[in-house]
Amino acid sequence: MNSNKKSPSILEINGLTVKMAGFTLVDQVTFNIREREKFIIVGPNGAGKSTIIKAISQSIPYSGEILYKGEDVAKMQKNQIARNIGVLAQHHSVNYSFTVEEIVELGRFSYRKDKLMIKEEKEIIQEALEMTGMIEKRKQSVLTLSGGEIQRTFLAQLFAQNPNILILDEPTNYLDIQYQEQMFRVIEEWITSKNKAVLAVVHDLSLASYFGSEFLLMNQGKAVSRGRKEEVMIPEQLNLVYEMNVGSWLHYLYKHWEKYL
Ligand SMILES: Nc1ncnc2c1ncn2[C@@H]1O[C@H](COP(=O)(O)OP(=O)(O)OP(=O)(O)O)[C@@H](O)[C@H]1O
Repeated sequence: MNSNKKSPSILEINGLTVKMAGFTLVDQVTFNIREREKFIIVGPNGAGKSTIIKAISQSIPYSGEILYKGEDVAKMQKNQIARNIGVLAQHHSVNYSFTVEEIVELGRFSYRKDKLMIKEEKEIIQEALEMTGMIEKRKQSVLTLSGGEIQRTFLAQLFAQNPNILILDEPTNYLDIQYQEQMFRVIEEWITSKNKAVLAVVHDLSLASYFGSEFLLMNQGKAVSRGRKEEVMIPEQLNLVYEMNVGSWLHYLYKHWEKYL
């Protein structure tokens, strides 16, 4: 099912199940993400997408296996997890008057005892701020940022953290169209140049199919289909899950632009 069978596996999820308050939020979900893959999870509200991310980041109890390069994530040290798996949450709590730069510096926390890394610290933070277009706002308090700027600040923190797999829950939340395009381009360059991978939950089906290399379609806690664009991002699969004619709605939305292309 994976395009790149020779690439080593980065993240392997086997039979992931999450139960809470008597409900099964995620039911026996299995998938595998390899180096350089852009693995996208799509599905309607409440399908269990964010719950999968919460389980990967070890913030909720689960059963089944989550393996990072063959190692059980549940048994890894927090520092080790932070250096390898970086998570961009759907919402960010910004209650303290940190500057943008200070928030980005927190991404380096797991490297604080590593002298070699400390030497390069400033360059890494500078690069992360540049990649996300936040360099000019580096001294500004996060309490004064717009929604999109907050999103870009936390994305910069993730780049500074430099994990091997980026886990992004709705990364284009709050981003204007220019930054949506730029963000996917930056992530694409970053994963291909460094043999990394990304797992992203994306609601916009056009953005998802443009960006993704592998897909997982979720509904009511279950994996409905998994595979390449031609297998998952097709009307036969999507219409059933979203209970509407997805293709004709998207075509209707974009029709306005046809005359300008
Ligand atoms: N602690 C809980 N107790 C009971 N139900 C919960 C709990 N936490 C989450 N849920 C339910 O689990 C389901 C899956 O939630 P989840 O946030 O994973 O959905 P999602 O696919 O990310 O949705 P969205 O697209 O709206 O972000 C939802 O119906 C939610 O109401």
